[in-house]
Amino acid sequence: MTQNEAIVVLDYGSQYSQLIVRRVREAGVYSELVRFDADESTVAALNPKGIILSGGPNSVYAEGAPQLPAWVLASNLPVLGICYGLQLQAHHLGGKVEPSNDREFGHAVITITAESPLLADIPTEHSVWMSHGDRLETLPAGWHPIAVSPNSPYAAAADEARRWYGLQFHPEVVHSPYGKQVLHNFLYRICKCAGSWQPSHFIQEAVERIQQQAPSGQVICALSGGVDSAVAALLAHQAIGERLTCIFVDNGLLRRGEAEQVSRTFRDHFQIELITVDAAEEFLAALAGVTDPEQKRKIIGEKFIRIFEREARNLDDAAYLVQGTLYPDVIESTAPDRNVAVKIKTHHNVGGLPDDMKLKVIEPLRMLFKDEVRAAGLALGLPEDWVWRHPFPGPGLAVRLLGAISFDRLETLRHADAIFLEELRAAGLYRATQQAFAVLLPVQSVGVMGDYRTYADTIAIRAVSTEDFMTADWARLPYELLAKVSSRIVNEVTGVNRVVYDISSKPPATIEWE
Ligand SMILES: Nc1ncnc2c1ncn2[C@@H]1O[C@H](COP(=O)(O)OP(=O)(O)OP(=O)(O)O)[C@@H](O)[C@H]1O
Ligand SMILES: O=c1[nH]c(=O)c2[nH+]cn([C@@H]3O[C@H](COP(=O)(O)O)[C@@H](O)[C@H]3O)c2[nH]1
Ligand SMILES: NC(=O)CC[C@H](N)C(=O)O
Ligand SMILES: [Mg+2]
Repeated sequence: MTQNEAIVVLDYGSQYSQLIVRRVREAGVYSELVRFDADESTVAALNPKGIILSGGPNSVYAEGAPQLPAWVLASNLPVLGICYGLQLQAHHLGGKVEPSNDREFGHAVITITAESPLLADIPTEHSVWMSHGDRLETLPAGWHPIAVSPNSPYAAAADEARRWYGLQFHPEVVHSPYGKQVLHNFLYRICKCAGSWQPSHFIQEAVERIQQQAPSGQVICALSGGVDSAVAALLAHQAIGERLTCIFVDNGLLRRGEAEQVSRTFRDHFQIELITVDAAEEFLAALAGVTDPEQKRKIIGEKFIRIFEREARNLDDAAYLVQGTLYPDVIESTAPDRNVAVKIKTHHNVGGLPDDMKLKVIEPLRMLFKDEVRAAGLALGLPEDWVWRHPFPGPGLAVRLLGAISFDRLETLRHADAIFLEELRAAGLYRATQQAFAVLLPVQSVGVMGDYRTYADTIAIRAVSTEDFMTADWARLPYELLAKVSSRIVNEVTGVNRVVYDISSKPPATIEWE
C-alpha cells in the first residue's frame, strides 16, 4: 500500500510484533511488519519515516541469531529497538549483551534518569512490562542511559544525535501503561510523522486496486454474514459494480435463523446481486460419521471451494474470488519463526485452499486488523449490528458439536446457542464479550428431572474477552445471567440435562473446541 509515510517494523519473531504495528496505526501512522531480512527496496517503497526493531526469542550473541541488515546500519532514519531490538543495536555498535542472572519477566518499575524526547510527558517512575533473560552490560559509544530498572541498568538508552533509541521493556503491551506515550513520542517527536492514517483512507485505494486486479469479467465474493466478507463485498461493489455477485453458502452448519437473517439483511441494505446456495445436504453427507476435528475442517474447506467453482462456472466463468482475509492471517502464514510453529488447526480459508484451484483470489483487507475493518465498515455504511457481530467460523457448528454430526444434534446445539445469545443480548452484554456460543459435548450424564431419571447431553457455554483472538480470557459473566441461561436450556432444549461454563483461557485452550 503506498502511503505518504509509514513506520516499518522489522520482525524478529516476537509474539508482540503484530501488536507494535497495531499500536502505531492506532496512533495515526500507517505501519507494516516486514521480515527482518527484507531488502532495502521493499522497505523504501513504504516511505518509512522510522524503523522499529521488534523483540524476539533469540539471543543476539548466539550462532545463527538474526542480525541487523547492513542497510539499517547505514540508514539516516530514526530507529527504535524493543528488547531484542535494543540488544541488536548494542551488539552491532560495539556494546555488550550477556545472559543475566537477574532475568525480568512481567511487571517492573523503571526510573527515568535523563531527559529525552522518547520519554517526554511520562512520570519519572512508572511501571512497564519486561520479558527478557539477556541484558546490556555495556552501551555502545555515543549512547547514554535514559531509564533504569532494578535489574536493568539500561532499561532505556539513546544516541540522541543519531536518533537511535532502545527499550528493554515492551511499550506495545497494555501492561506498560505509558507505552502508548513512548510510541507516540517516537512517532511525533522523533520521526516527525504527520499522522494522517485512518482506516477509512484505505477505501479509495482498495477500490482502485480491485479495478486493476479484475479489469474485466465476472467476479464472485464469498459472503458469510460476518463483518470481513461484508466489507470486502462493499469495496468490490464500489470497484466493479454489476460485475460482482455474492455467494452465500448455507452449509447446514449455521446458527438458528442465520441463513434467512443474512440474506434478508443483505437484500435490505445493499444493491448487490446475492446467490444463496443451499448446500446443507451436501455438507452433512460429506461429514457423516466424521469425528476428527481436522478431518471435519478439511472436508468443509474443500467443499466450500468446489461450490464457489461451480457457481463461478454458472456465472459466465467468473475468474475471480473476493475473500475477507485479514492482516493477522497473512502474518501468521508468512513471517519468520512463525511458519515453523506447529499447526494448531486448519482455518478453512487460510492455507486450506486446494492447489488446483483456478479462481484468482482478491483480498482487499489483507493489510487491515479487525478493528480497522470495522471502522471501514462503518465508513462504508454497513449497519452497526453487522459491524459489531461476533466472528463466526466458516466451519460453523461442525467445530462446536463434538463427535459425529447429525441434523438432530445440530438442532439441539442451535436451540441452546440461540437461548444463550438471546439472554446475553437481553442483559446488554453482547458487546462486552467478543465471542460467545454454545458447544454440544459428546458426554451424557445422569440427572433427575420431575422425579424421574435422565441420562442426557451436556451443553458447554463459552464466552471470551479478547483484543485480537490470538489470546483470550473467559468472560466474567454475571452469575444471574449464567443461572438463567442454564435453567432455560435444560427446560427448553429436549435431551439436555446439564450445562457447564467454560472457564479456560487461550492459551492453553483455544476459543473454539475443535
Ligand atoms: N457460509 C459461507 N458462505 C460463503 N462464504 C463463507 C461462508 N463462511 C465463510 N465464508 C468465507 O470465508 C471467509 C472467512 O471467514 P471468517 O469467518 O474468517 O470471516 P467473516 O465471516 O467474513 O468474518 P468474521 O470473522 O467476522 O466471521 C469469509 O470472509 C468468507 O469469504
Ligand atoms: O473463518 C474461520 N475459519 C476457521 O476455520 C476458523 N477456526 C477458528 N476460527 C475463529 O478464529 C478465532 C480463533 O479461534 P481458535 O482460538 O479456536 O483458534 C475465533 O474467532 C474462531 O471462531 C475460524 N474462523
Ligand atoms: N523479548 C525479547 O525480545 C527477548 C530478547 C532475548 N531473547 C532475551 O531473552 O533477552
Ligand atoms: Mg465468519
